[in-house]
Amino acid sequence: MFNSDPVLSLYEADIYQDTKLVLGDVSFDIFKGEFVYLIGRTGSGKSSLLKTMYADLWLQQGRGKVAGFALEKLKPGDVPFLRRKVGIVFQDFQLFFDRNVEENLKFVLRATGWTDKAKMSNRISEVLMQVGMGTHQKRMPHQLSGGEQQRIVIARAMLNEPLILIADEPTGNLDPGVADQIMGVFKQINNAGTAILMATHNYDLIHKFPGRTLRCQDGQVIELHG
Ligand SMILES: Nc1ncnc2c1ncn2[C@@H]1O[C@H](COP(=O)(O)OP(=O)(O)OP(=O)(O)O)[C@@H](O)[C@H]1O
Repeated sequence: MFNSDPVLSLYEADIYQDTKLVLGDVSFDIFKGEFVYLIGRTGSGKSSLLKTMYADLWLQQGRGKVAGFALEKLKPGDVPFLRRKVGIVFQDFQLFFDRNVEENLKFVLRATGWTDKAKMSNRISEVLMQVGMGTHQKRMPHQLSGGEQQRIVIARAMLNEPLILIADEPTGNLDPGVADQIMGVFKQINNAGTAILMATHNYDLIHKFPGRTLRCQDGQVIELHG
């Protein structure tokens, strides 16, 4: 079915950290299948903006919609359901180090309501294949390189078939060559239809993999052209 509604939109939104206004009057849309970079200096508000999108910060002023959820009307009980439709990837890999890859992924499936063992097993195989880690199910996180761990984190974010992946500096802890490979994984996921919003300081990546770019600057979000 063709659906032209944005998967993520903000309209005249103010982004606060506590009582401090970080970004004011923010409006933009992201549509299905778009790849969007979010850039800006340290402290310019990138993480705060992303946190608002996955309801780690409440939207106090203006309107927002993410994967069909109206941010300004969101109740605490809605947050887990919003997060099922939004995959989140951070700079720090945040796997459980006391369990293997399969158990890490199964934990998320159980926590998001999956019960059928065969379906869980199939889905885990699918997402691991998607990130090129199909043979790594039984590995413990400490047996994986940083890049491999980040691939598992991306697989984990894909488990519930999110409409959009939100990534905050996902290559920040990786060597340049490995960062390129991780970008390749994001691009492949994006080509399959998942929108991506990625905060990054890595301008080399943007040059290598050009995309729509938003910049946090002087308390505003501006669209860069050309
Ligand atoms: N938990 C918090 N409480 C209060 N203020 C915060 C909090 N987190 C961030 N801030 C402030 O909000 C502003 C924006 O920070 P934010 O982390 O969103 O920037 P950023 O662009 O993501 O920076 P970086 O590139 O360093 O990650 C900064 O002035 C920061 O000091």
